[in-house]
Amino acid sequence: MEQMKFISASQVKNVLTFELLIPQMEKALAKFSDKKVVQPVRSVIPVKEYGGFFGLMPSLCSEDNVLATKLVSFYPNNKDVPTHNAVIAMFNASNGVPEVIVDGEVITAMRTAAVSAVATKFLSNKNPKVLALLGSGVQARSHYQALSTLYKFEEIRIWGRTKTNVELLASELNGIACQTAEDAVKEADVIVTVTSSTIPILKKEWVKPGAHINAVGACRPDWQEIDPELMRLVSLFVDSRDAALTESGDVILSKADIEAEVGEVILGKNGGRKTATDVTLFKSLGLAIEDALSAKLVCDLLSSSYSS
Ligand SMILES: NC(=O)C1=CN([C@@H]2O[C@H](COP(=O)(O)OP(=O)(O)OC[C@H]3O[C@@H](n4cnc5c(N)ncnc54)[C@H](O)[C@@H]3O)[C@@H](O)[C@H]2O)C=CC1
Ligand SMILES: O=C(O)C1=NCCCC1
Repeated sequence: MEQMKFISASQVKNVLTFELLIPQMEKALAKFSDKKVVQPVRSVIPVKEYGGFFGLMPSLCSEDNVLATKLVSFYPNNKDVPTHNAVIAMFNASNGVPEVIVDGEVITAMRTAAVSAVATKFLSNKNPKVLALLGSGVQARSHYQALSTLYKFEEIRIWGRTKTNVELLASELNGIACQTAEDAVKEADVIVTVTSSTIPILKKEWVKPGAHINAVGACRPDWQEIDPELMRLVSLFVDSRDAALTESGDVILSKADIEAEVGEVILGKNGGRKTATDVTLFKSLGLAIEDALSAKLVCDLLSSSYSS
């Protein structure tokens, strides 16, 4: 084997933009729902001693000649190192030879937010003005950046568990630090839940008619971020039906009906939002093909920057 190429987090950061990534994630979601992707539901090993999880996320998309797997760890209790760490191993789809390993930390942060931006584009009412972020970590920042690529928000309202983190993020984003989650979401057109909470943090009574919610945390079958009554009220969209019914405590425990995969909306197989007053909710779990196509985009951008 030749010496394996490695693409670092800073190389990813240097070339990847939301302008490029959002359309790529729209394609990834559509290909997934159009059955152009071979991808099992993620395998996850709990690392009980440390409250961590280790996930294996393989995918094949023959029409893009992409064969890859993300290996991701999620240790919500980490303090001095990131809570999510990952690598994406890319193989040559025609002969199975491993070619490159791409750092997955920045890709995980950016592709998750880019996917929520796509869901928001297809499901929210036009011209949302108030954005609420519940959570003040990595995904809160990347979601602000991705959504601000598509929309000019007049107000950013932020709530989180740790007051100092909320205040720091509010000052970075020129947003409003809220004392309660209710305060953050009650006027919001778009709500993003990006916490490591295992119990509901967003209640039905607080959400205004017509709002769109991107529910990004709670990736375990016994974890929830969303009040089950709210889950049953919303028009519910997911990235993958199989994953939602296997991994999402919000979906499984509430027994809420899934309206469609977002990919089906992109493909025109489902009409998405029905009325301006419906509350729509996108339950995101993260798809391996999002990582594979993001890593391919990074490799293509880097090789074109070397050759120019
Ligand atoms: N759907 C997807 O594709 C992905 C989902 N995620 C999930 O998104 C969530 C946020 O991830 P990151 O921002 O990277 O993590 P992070 O560790 O940077 O931030 C986590 C945030 O949750 C808050 N938090 C933790 N426990 C809480 C509790 N009990 N109640 C309220 N807030 C609490 C923390 O204070 C912090 O603001 C996590 O649940 C993570 O697993 C992450 C990557 C991909
Ligand atoms: O898709 C991912 O990557 C993740 N999803 C849920 C939480 C861990 C990382």
